[in-house]
Amino acid sequence: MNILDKIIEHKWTEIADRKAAVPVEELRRSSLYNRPTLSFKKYLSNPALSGVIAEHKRQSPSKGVINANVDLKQVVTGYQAAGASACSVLTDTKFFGGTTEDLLQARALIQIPILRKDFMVDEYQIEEARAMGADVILLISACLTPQRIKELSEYAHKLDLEVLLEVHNAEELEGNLIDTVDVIGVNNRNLKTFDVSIQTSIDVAKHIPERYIKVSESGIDDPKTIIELKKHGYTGFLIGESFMKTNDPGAALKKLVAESK
Ligand SMILES: O=C(O)c1ccccc1NCC(=O)[C@H](O)[C@H](O)COP(=O)(O)O
Repeated sequence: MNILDKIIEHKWTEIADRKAAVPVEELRRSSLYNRPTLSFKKYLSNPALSGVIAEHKRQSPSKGVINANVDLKQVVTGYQAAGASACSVLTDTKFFGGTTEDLLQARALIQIPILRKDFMVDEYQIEEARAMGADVILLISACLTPQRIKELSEYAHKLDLEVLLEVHNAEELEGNLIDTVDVIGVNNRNLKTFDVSIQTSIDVAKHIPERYIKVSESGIDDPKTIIELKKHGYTGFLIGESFMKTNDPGAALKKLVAESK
């Protein structure tokens, strides 16, 4: 069983527990549930912003603890001040040390779109994302059929949430180039081996139709990589670890952006 299989297996147990603890009707009564959402696509297309989706990430299966003493307020306000186009907040607890509370806190502190970074397999999690104050959800092609991607992305749109579809290769795009997918992300991290190769983004770029904003995800830590990815049509960059391992993630983002112009 690879790490993605393990995470998804655990997700189903977690979802059953969460549904029992907080019925969907209660989520729909929460104060953030009906807030006007921010368009991820619009922010990613704004040339005044960096194109970086800056991630709040305490730990990961591949790297273990990245930053144990993280101050969420410093991180997310620092990201926004440094020109992040959006913020990604991990809400998975078992594997990434994130929480619902992290996203709620981030929502209260920043005014750019927030990606609920989790492993979404059930409509209930989309309802949760809405109630947390997220603007966009992640759907991972490697763990969903095209039919489920259609259903979940349509559900997200009904709740005014946008959808970032994550793929690892051209095959995972098949059947998924649909109107309810807003942005396509190519993950450079092989989830079986944890190897990271920017070549993955370069190889998949030519298979993504022009109409989609392209995001390169994982393992980006230097300006040269961003400059190279831009040549292949990438305008979005999902970056976590290289910022989070520093004492000042916002300053690290500012430096990377300045050096990759
Ligand atoms: O980061 C991991 O180890 C990981 C393992 C299994 C599934 C997903 C994983 N990461 C999720 C991500 O997509 C990254 O957090 C994101 O792309 C940022 O990557 P990085 O800049 O390398 O922290």
